Amino acid sequence: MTTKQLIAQIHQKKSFLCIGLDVDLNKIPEHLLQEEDPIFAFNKAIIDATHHLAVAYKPNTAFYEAYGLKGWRSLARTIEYLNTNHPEIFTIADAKRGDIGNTSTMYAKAFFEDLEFDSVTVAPYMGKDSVEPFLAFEDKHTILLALTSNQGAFDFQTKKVPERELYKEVLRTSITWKNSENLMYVVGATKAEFLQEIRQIIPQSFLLVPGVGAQGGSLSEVCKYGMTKDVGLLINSSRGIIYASKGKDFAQAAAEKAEALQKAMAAILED
Ligand SMILES: O=C(O)c1cc(=O)[nH]c(=O)n1[C@@H]1O[C@H](COP(=O)(O)O)[C@@H](O)[C@H]1O
Repeated sequence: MTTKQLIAQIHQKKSFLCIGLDVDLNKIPEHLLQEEDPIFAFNKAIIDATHHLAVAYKPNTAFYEAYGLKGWRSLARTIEYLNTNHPEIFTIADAKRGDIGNTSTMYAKAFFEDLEFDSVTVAPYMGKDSVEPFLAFEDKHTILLALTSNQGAFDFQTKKVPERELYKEVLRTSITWKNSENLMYVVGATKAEFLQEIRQIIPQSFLLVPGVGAQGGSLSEVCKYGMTKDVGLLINSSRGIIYASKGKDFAQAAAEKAEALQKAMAAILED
């Protein structure tokens, strides 16, 4: 998917919501456990109830890998369901990969060619030759971890090396890489106060912003400092949406949570 198509979808739906499909079998409604593929059944119901409110879905691959082959199959069925029924939706494999060049090429093939995701999250710390293999894929997007939402972000990412913070070094260096137009960045919603400075380095790039909802980040703060003229934001919420209810009404309850976020986004876009 091109960035233009993503922007068009955002304006059409008045939404820049990304729903995180982080499926934990201990948290889904019990009646689904009788299904042949409970994870896919859960995802399908959530997607059916929310696809008009969201522009992106982000399965975190850990939640699938944890269930071995069965989990990987659920992941493949989920992305196939999305690509077949909602080709306009932007898909993110939250896999946080990155390795020496030839290995990164294999990761890129796995997520872009085999599973046909639009994007994948990548850790930047092995440097240029570990990221450029992902960037070589046309109309696919590499979402580089910049300033993450967790407390541990302060262990390394905000340390000076030696002149500026490490995450700023990542941003400044990554924009010099080949095909850097295919880059997006993760910035945690819990780090909204850093967004002004981040936008000075990457004024237009799309940011994937997790951390609203369960982690306590604020949608309005993120938009105030991070929004561009083309919106430039995908705000992710996982647990805050998909586990709104453990009863038979779980998909409807998820849709209500998603709609509340979408309405807040529409109001910000109209402002
Ligand atoms: O790359 C990510 O998506 C990510 C980066 C980050 O800095 N913080 C973060 O929470 N995430 C992911 O975003 C999702 C957040 O989930 P909730 O806190 O349940 O909304 C999880 O899948 C995390 O792995």
